[in-house]
Amino acid sequence: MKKIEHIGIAVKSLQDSNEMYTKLFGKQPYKTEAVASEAVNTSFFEMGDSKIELLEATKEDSPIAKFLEKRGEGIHHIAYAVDDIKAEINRLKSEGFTILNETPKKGADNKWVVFLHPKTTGGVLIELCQDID
Ligand SMILES: CC[C@H](C(=O)O)C(=O)SCCNC(=O)CCNC(=O)[C@H](O)C(C)(C)COP(=O)(O)OP(=O)(O)OC[C@H]1O[C@@H](n2cnc3c(N)ncnc32)[C@H](O)[C@@H]1OP(=O)(O)O
Ligand SMILES: [Co+2]
Repeated sequence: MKKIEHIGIAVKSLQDSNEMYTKLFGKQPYKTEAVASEAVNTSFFEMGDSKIELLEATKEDSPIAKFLEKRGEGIHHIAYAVDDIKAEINRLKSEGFTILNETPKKGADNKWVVFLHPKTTGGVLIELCQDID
């Protein structure tokens, strides 16, 4: 794992949270993007060589909706950048981690992504991201 690619934060309203984080950071998000497969709308703020990703649910069965219902707004996941996501899947499986989607799926910001079950990572939802060439 090369670096923290982004920190994902679950929010109720992307518009309200974009406004708050724009005040907090003193800059606008560089993009907003819907990811229908995850039933989320996202926005991204650059933070050094990492990013803050805000996530709003677009459906009741979105993972973000379930998280908000259970825990309210807050840090949802940490994403790490990897060079070879398939090699990382195999390595992490051999280390005993549970991969939630063994086939990488298309995430936001032009990435292939996989997630590790928080039960096997000390209670922190982990996402791995590889740039889509
Ligand atoms: C891909 C687009 C974008 C990107 O960056 O490109 C994204 O990041 S999309 C982000 C949203 N998508 C996901 O999170 C996909 C992976 N997540 C899942 O598959 C589920 O949310 C899962 C399996 C983590 C939890 O599923 P669910 O909520 O249905 O089950 P439970 O509520 O029973 O949770 C099981 C267990 O895990 C704990 N939990 C749930 N969410 C989190 C979390 N975000 N961080 C830490 N722990 C979490 C939950 O509390 C349960 O533990 P327990 O001790 O039994 O309470
Ligand atoms: Co993410």
